[in-house]
Amino acid sequence: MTEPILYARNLVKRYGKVTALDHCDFDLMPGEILAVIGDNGAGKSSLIKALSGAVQPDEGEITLEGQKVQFGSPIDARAHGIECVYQTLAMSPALSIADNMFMGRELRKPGIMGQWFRQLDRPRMEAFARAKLNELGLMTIQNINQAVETLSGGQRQGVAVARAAAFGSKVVILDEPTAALGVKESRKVLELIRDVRSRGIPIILISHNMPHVFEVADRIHIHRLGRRLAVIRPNDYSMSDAVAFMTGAKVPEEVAA
Ligand SMILES: Nc1ncnc2c1ncn2[C@@H]1O[C@H](COP(=O)(O)OP(=O)(O)OP(=O)(O)O)[C@@H](O)[C@H]1O
Repeated sequence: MTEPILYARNLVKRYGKVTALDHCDFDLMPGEILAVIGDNGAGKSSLIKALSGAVQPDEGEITLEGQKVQFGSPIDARAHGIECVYQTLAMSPALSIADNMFMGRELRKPGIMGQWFRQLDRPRMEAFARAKLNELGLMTIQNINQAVETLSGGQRQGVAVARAAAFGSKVVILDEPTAALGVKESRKVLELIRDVRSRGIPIILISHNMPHVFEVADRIHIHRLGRRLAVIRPNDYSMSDAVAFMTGAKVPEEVAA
């Protein structure tokens, strides 16, 4: 049996009297696109934050590739290979694509200029950024020195995903990547998601967009009232079934049994 790459059991997160995660389980298998769906306030963000180090759960355990982990911060989770691309992208609009790709991990010039004078190795950063965007078929972006604010929404999302895929990530988490995008741009981002999977990197996709979820997900984690209700395969159920499960109007057979 294949082991999950990212695994959590019994996660609990309380905010005062609100229990955002109520003994929640989670499994991400190698190389899969796992969608996470759930009603507003179901606790999806809390789950993703716990898995990516943005909040520390009060109870429960998380393992990455079979090793128990406790992330103190998103930087810590990132150092372990978990990259999270948030809906509100953590990008600096005025900086170039290359600068944005390297934010926080800039390459310095070799020797004394880099080590002591902190000078950036721009040619190396630009070549790397170009190569990564190229790999992901994002070379409609002409100029790597273009400011991110001049890119379209889809292109920005592309840069963020390329950044996540470029740094040896083990897991990429995408929070509502198509929410702010038009039809054409969403299409590109969905292609990109498949592309990242084809590189063997598993993806967690949080989305309210059922057609997008059903189009790309291998499995769908349905989150309800702070915990995992069920995991379904898109071929086994319709979109309206999924929505009914999410809202509690219906119960999946495997849960009812
Ligand atoms: N920082 C916080 N302080 C207090 N309560 C919080 C905090 N973060 C989340 N909650 C509460 O925890 C519950 C779960 O919220 P969460 O954001 O995880 O849900 P969600 O499924 O992501 O919702 P949405 O789809 O609306 O973004 C909600 O009742 C929310 O009000």
